[in-house]
Amino acid sequence: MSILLDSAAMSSSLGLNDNGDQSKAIFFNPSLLQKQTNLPKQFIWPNAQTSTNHLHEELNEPLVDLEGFFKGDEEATAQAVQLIRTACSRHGFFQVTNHGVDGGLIREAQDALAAFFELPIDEKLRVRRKKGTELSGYSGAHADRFGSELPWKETFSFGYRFESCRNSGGKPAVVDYFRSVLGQDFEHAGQVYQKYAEAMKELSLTIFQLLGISLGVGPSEYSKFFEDGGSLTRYNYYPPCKQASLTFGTGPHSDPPALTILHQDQVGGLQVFSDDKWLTIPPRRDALVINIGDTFMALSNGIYKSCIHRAVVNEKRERRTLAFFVNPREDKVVRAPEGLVDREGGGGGGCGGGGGGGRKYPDFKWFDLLEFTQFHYRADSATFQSFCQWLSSSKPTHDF
Ligand SMILES: C=C1C[C@]23C[C@H]1CC[C@H]2[C@]1(C)CCC[C@@](C)(C(=O)O)[C@H]1[C@@H]3C(=O)O
Ligand SMILES: O=C(O)CCC(=O)C(=O)O
Ligand SMILES: [Fe+2]
Repeated sequence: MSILLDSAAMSSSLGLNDNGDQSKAIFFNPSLLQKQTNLPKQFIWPNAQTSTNHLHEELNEPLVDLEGFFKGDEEATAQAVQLIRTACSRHGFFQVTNHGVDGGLIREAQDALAAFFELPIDEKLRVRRKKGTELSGYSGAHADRFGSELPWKETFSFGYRFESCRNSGGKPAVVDYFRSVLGQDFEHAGQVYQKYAEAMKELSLTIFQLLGISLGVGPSEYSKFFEDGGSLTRYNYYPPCKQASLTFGTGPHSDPPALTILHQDQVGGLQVFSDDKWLTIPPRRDALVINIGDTFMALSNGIYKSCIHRAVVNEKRERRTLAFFVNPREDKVVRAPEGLVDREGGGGGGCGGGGGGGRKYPDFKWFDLLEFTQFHYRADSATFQSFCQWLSSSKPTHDF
């Protein structure tokens, strides 16, 4: 148990109070554990081994080419809209090409934080995220938050507001965050992620226009709603794992925000649960993966699905993904447009939503859903239905 002793010593050397959380953050660190043959039981997910982790059936959806939309080509736009409508009615996932985000910037964004995850654990823990609704910073397997079913990943996250993308001093907020939190060595990374977040914001507003057209409520219904929204960029680093089939990089869940734009490297591992089976989302070099989150499922009155998905890990290869999560301004009321209230929802696909007429969900604010996932409920496959019950009972479902 030398690691435990080291971790206690490490905790005190870090000036961390040596409560269990901090020692766990060191002990249950995937980078440090990746050479171990036996996975600590905290990383074992009961239903992982029974799942068809290594299936190779792919989600067979055509790519959505955005070039025609950007050029104002009506026929190409109608084609893209139809593909989006079909995908979002079924499982909420589609891949976009000719999305307007520079390929070189994406490559830089994939590489710029790689060096961070190779830092010694004590340096990574100096920028660890704190419990609460501020999700920025480093996390190792969420070992300070959860006691079991730990995800085999390390993450680094930062926020970016769509309107005031400069901090109070007028500096670009992401550049300032990286400089102040990670220091001079990551100054360039801050500039890369500032540009990346700005490009992701523009793409997300384009996607909201297409979603509005596809639902028949018009291009600006959602894009205007999110103009003053916010986002969380999360870099997921999944080290190789000797017992990959016993754990998950990210366990089964739906995303609580409205929209996720994910870039994945060529290793593969993202799977979506659709029509009662797990299907792999194939990595495509020039594409970005888009998925609907719980908040947009509510804004579509359940016509579109926020689907359960997960990330499996690899015995031999590390995997890296960059997720951009979009949320409305924290205090805005999330409520589907009137025109969708008496529309028949699709139903099926195991992703919630669907059913007959009327409003399917209570009004809520993003801050409430975020608070729910950070203080009362670990986001999983049933987050949103639990949240709706919690809202009506206005007490936590369970703490973790
Ligand atoms: C609102 C959020 C909570 C999570 C980060 C954002 C959007 C995705 C959520 C998450 C990734 C879903 C899977 C479980 C989770 C705990 C994780 O693995 O990180 C979730 C995030 C979180 O609670 O930090
Ligand atoms: O890394 C992946 O492939 C998916 C991660 C994910 O679903 C998430 O972070 O919400
Ligand atoms: Fe997700």
